[in-house]
Amino acid sequence: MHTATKTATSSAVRLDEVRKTYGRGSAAVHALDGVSVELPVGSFTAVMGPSGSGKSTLLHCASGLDRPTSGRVLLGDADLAGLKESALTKIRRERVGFVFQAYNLLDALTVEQNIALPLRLADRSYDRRLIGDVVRSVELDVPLDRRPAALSGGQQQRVALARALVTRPDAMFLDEPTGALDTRTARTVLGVLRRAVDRLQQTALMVTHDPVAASYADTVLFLADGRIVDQLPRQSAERIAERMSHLGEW
Ligand SMILES: Nc1ncnc2c1ncn2[C@@H]1O[C@H](COP(=O)(O)OP(=O)(O)OP(=O)(O)O)[C@@H](O)[C@H]1O
Repeated sequence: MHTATKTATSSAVRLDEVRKTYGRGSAAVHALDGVSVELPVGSFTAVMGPSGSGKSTLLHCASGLDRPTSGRVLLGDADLAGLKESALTKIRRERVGFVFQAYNLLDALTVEQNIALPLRLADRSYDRRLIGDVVRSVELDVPLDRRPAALSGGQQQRVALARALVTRPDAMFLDEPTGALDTRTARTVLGVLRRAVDRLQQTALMVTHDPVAASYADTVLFLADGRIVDQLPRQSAERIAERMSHLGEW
């Protein structure tokens, strides 16, 4: 079982010189071109960059959804490079939480069953108190026996957040989590995410195009052509947008 207490000094995720190349020879695309980054436990990091800069590839390599061509990825104490597919699947299931733009909830299951799904897949026992805790942490106030389709977009994304947090993962990976929401709902969900990350001391890595979303993060990484070209500590949406608009000039 992985409910390890998290120490303030260790890193939850670490990438050393990660490269990911698609194709070969003159057709080769260097989606990641030597990325090194460390996410401290309890930190919230946003990744921004132009289309094709490698944001999704970074998220996929850091979370074990994909393997780098070279370099090292450490998730907690696990070195993902050396793992067989079955071990990697187990780690993704038990030690990583995912949230995508499309909420990816199962409508055949109730809200409670959706949230508990990662625990059931990991054969972990749980009680309603655990589910109640995570539901409160995402400030979700709906009957838990509802089907997801009966909920608003913002509520569905809170269910997805709860599902990602329920195992208390080493790291949570979010790909455009507010991309399908209107501006007001997006801000509410980002506030919920920020508070949940703080309360639970979770580590989160979020890919986004939206400077407002990135303004909720402790650190904003800027990618261009597969490299981290800059990073900023927590920043207003205006300053982040400004940096984005000058990305090619660095
Ligand atoms: N499976 C693949 N096969 C070949 N090339 C790929 C593959 N996946 C990504 N790429 C290429 O790698 C580069 C980085 O892609 P990636 O999807 O990581 O960028 P991104 O910053 O997430 O883009 P977007 O903001 O448009 O989602 C792009 O040039 C893309 O075309």
